[in-house]
Amino acid sequence: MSLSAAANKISENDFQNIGPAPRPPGAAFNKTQPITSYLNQLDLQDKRNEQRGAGNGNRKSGWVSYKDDGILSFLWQKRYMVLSDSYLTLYKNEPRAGSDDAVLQIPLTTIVSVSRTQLKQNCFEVVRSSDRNSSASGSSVGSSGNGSGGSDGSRKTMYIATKTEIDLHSWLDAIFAKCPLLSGVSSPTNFTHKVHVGFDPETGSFVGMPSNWEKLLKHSRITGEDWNNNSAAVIQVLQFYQEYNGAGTATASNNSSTTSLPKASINQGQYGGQQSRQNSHDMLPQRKPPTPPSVQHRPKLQVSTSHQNYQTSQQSPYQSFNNKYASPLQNKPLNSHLPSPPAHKLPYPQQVQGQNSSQLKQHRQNGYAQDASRFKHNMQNPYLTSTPPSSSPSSSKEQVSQRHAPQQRPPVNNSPYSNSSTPPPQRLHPQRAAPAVLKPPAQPAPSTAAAAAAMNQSRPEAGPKFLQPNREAPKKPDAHPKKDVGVTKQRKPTKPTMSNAEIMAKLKSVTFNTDPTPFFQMVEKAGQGASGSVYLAQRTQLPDYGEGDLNEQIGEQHIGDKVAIKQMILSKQPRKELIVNEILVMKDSQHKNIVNFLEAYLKTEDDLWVVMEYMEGGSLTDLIENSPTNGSNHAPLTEPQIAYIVRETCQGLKFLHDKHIIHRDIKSDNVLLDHRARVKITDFGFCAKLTDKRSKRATMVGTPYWMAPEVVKQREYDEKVDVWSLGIMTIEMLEGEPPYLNEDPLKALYLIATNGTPKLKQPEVLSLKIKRFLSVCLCVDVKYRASTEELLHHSFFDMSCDPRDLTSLLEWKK
Ligand SMILES: Nc1ncnc2c1ncn2[C@@H]1O[C@H](COP(=O)(O)OP(=O)(O)OP(=O)(O)O)[C@@H](O)[C@H]1O
Repeated sequence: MSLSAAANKISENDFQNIGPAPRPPGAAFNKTQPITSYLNQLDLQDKRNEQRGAGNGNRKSGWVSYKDDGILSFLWQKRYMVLSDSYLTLYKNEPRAGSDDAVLQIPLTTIVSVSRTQLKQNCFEVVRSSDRNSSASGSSVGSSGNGSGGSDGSRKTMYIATKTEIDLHSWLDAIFAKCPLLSGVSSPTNFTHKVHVGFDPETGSFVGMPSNWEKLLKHSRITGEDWNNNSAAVIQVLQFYQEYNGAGTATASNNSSTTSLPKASINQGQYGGQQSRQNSHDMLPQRKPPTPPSVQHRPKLQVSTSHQNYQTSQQSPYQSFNNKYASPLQNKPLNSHLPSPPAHKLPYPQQVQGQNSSQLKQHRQNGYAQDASRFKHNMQNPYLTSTPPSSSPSSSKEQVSQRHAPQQRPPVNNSPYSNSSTPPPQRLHPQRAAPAVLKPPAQPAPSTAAAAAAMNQSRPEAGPKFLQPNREAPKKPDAHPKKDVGVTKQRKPTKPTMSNAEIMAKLKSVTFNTDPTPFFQMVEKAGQGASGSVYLAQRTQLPDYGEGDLNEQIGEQHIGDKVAIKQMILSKQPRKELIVNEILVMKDSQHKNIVNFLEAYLKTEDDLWVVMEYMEGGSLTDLIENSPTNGSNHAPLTEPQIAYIVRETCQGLKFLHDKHIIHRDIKSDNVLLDHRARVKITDFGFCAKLTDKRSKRATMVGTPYWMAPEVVKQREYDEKVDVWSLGIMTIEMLEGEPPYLNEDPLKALYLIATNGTPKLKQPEVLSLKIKRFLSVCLCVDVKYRASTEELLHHSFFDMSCDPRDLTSLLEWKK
């Protein structure tokens, strides 16, 4: 098959739908108030019913607020409750003659306990036995009664809140009077029952939640305070996190894969010196020992909202682009009193004295204690204000985090980080090497056994499900039928937009159907991705493919050229369409800042080789982690080096954006450098094409730590999500890692959604230019976030160094 057939420009149709857009959360869900406040909006009580007596043989009825403990039942719902002689029934509306919209009907014979609870004001719980063989012939109506409840075993609990205390007593008395399994005398109602809304600070755990969510929350270190601050955001991130990753899939992420080189010959002689590095690459991408944590005082940078940043501006966002962020400093030049750090060594207090690399590694793996309360919203400018941290950690709300306090780290006095003597509990931690990538639900891969056998070589095993940065199929959404409770919008399972056959046909149209083994000599493994391994190879032959585009492409290649070959086993790809995506984008994106696609081969129906230009320098992540200054008190890269790399990346992005393509996974892992420090973007599997008809996207893809808030919040988004990620990548070069990396991905999502612009660790050592630059990249309000076009005019890029000034950073490869 000739490539010529596939040489057409990319059209929208070439982009596979990699998942349905999540429906935006409902209006109630968008509210960022504690769950308790929803109740206050309800008219809880039909006043008329307050007058009715209890246990007098009459029906008692009235409006209440209701919640059961079934899955996804987080919100209180307004219900009309009727207590008759035989049933306690909840209706959506006040029942009228002939109408019956009961949502739950509980035979009184099944009610085993009724007691007051402090779940919320004027609240009581009704526990019923769901054992159909019990004395009662239970009959439930609606979803709440069909087993979705999460109570232990055969018991289900529902919560009822009334508007007034008097009404509460009246209901309790009435129910007690009518339920045969109760004593007929109500329990005392004026005691304190320690049950808390959503989060029990005593046990440190969430209550009343589905256990899988509770587990996720526990691992994520989302705290009760987070919950109280923004319960809606917690539910929101839980919801889509579960949808994309599957609940309860959290596992340690440190698996290695066992990948052997392909059968093609390996020139050990020439490249033997690389063997040890190659071995290290045989693992799933593991990053280096962690950035040494700081235990120094950190200036606290205030988080802002973009609204505040711009509200005084009379100019259009980019008329004022260059001075907008200057104004606060003009009033108060924060850094003017500070000596300018030498450009090549920005001081960063990241070193823990005496911490060796294994400790650091352990530190990375064990994670960090943290206090989510440190992330306080306020209305200061994000990167232009530098407020020294409070030296007193006494206020829990103001307390500086222990993010960089490893469990084994000896206590360091004189530090706001050192006051915790309690080691944080063990939990799952994101690995820098393998940040969780949230990608849309995927079809399960077909059986791989036959294909693997045919390959006659070992292949990377599926990595851990939770944190693998890959295209592995996330777990299917919870099989439980979800109730729409006005909060959660259920995502329908993804329907593949193309059949396997169609995908294969598309793939064949952009690849050669021939065995490329004779054309290349495999040299060494260059890297391991989730979808396959990348090898350094040398061209040994220039095949004659006949007429067509191929000759054009091959014509530019020479025997002896180094190339990168990414090998993928198709049957192991849960999302083959992503690979088609990647090839199509790369083919049509010949640009100096985009990794050049050369050709692709479908060696067998199952074995795909994608040939690209070889980027000797490795990824920007490698560069950061191997920087001589990483782990010291200095930023891994200097500002001029950063300016150069970001400018080059931005050029590549602008090229894509001009074609209305969003990359959607910009991060240091996806920026590669060659031996001359040329900078190129790679990994186009998650690109999306915007069109006139579809100028926005909503599918959540990417890697949590780099995700823009609008993606996390499941709002519609456009190319500017890449600009946000570019800003986060800039922080990686300054601080060694993206914000919240040491947080569980779920918590990171929560923090992105609620904190907005992240804080810098040490803004006072940074130039005004880079802070301005970050401000316009990391602007929560997309309107005011810069486009790539605008960024390219930013004065930050004036300080870009010559690429030769990066060669020292590439030394580690040699
Ligand atoms: N063109 C290239 N030249 C040199 N090394 C490369 C090239 N492409 C990838 N690599 C190396 O291989 C590693 C894996 O690349 P790959 O694109 O497969 O990773 P990934 O994005 O993590 O996975 P995937 O795309 O399969 O989800 C990279 O981190 C990089 O070190």
